[in-house]
Amino acid sequence: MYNVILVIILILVAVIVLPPQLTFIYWYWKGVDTVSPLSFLGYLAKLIFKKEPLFINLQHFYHTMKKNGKKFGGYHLLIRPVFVPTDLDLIKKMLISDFDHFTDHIGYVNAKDDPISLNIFNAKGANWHRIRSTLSSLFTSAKRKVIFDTAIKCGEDLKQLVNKYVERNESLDVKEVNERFTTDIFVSYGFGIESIALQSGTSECRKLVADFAASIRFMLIIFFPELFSLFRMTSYGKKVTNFFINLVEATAKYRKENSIIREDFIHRLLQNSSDHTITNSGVKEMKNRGDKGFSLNEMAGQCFFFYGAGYETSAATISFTLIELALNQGIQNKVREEIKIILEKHDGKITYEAVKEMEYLNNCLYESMRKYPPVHTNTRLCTKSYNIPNSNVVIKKGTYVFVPIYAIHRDPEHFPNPDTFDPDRFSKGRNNNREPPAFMPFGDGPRKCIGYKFGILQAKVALIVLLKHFRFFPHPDVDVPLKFGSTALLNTLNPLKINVEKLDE
Ligand code: HEM
Repeated sequence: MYNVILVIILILVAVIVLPPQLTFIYWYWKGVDTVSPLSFLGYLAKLIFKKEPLFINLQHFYHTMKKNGKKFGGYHLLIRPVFVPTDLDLIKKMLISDFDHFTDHIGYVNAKDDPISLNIFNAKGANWHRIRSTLSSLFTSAKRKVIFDTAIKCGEDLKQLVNKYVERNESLDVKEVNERFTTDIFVSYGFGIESIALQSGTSECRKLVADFAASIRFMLIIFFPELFSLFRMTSYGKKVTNFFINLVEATAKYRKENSIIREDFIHRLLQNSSDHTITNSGVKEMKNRGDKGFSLNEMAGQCFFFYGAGYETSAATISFTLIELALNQGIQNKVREEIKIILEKHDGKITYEAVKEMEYLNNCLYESMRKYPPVHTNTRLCTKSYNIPNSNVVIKKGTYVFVPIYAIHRDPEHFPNPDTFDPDRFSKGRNNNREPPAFMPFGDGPRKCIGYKFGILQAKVALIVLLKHFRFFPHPDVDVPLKFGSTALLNTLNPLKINVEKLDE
């Protein structure tokens, strides 16, 4: 019996107490400031018992480093050392001018056991470049107009749905409603499928991806990809994998058999696939393009990732903006007034040009992404050893890098009174003074979010439709300030409820 207790104690010591000591020593020898192993243990206790999200701990770490006058620090994830830059010039260098040292995201690729891991986010080096350059044409201004038309159509369904809540005298779960909206847009623009998430509340696509995103698996893949390699696990689960493979296969077959040409996301993939091509008369099989084109698994991987990356981030942005507008009625009135005046100039229609003119709406959206960046932590992998400028520190190839977006966005040095929602921070005169940019909700450099204009566009359409027809009020159940959970994307612990009232037309 005593032996068993002794073994348990030794295992606990090995798992809990030792890792922080090892990373502490690692950073100490490198001459990089870190925090004491005790703080890391304290953090572990908070993570487990108080459920403090990782990005909040990273925020404490960021301020500790800055208080000590450091431009970077050595953080850790259990036994893994993580380099955290805190200085904006250094971050800019790492993401932009010295990008060739940090070309990859942290991510796991296993073509054999995990087909949809072959997606753009996980892709490395030259392979990433091939995928990125093939798919960037999906977001040209001509394509954005198609996305805009789709968003307008879905905006009508969004209005109908919110109307139903008003008629039933029910409060809205804004995140849920907005995720249905962004799902319908992507599924329609991306896959050419009439999605009815807004009308019916169900979408297999959203359910599968949402279940995955909320799972512990999602965090594990990002932070410990080796575990998946070692045990040859499918990071995304069989259901998600099969869903996206079937989606691509069935769409290609249907379009081939019915000579359908529809210039959407799947079209672009098929156009560049290893065994298909598209002519004026439709999709054709083609046997000899070989490795240059996308395989079926790669196409499924892109569908999965683009949908996953786009629907939740954009819905979160719309939702956090609405919550702040509900809490700040003066700002809500001001943005609604702007929408009214500009739409009147455009015959009451929500046109692409009208949306571009709405400066204050833009500022509200930016301020919401500043205060609540949906991607709270950006990651990079050091792909070529890097000598930190003006120092003797060299970070080794293979080191993880975390860019603490949330901490930077809430840093009073860059954004005075950071907890105040103040859209005027982004008004032209004031915004121009901030160099280098501290605002980076979409990351930066060659690997910056490929869909950011799409994300902004759909968020603006949703906000215009909603603010034109409804007024929003805070719901008593919503925590103010908001409380966040330990999820890979910024998410509140409790549902984001909001009260709504219909405006006279
Ligand atoms: C408000 C909405 C959005 C936010 C805040 C957001 C944020 C981000 C961030 C922070 C990154 C990492 C960038 C970096 O590493 O520097 C990223 C990457 C990415 N995002 Fe977005 N995103 C949004 C919307 C979208 C949409 C609508 C799509 C597609 C339809 C999309 C597709 C992607 C893809 C494919 C990547 C990986 C790019 C690569 O590795 O080359 N995102 N996003």
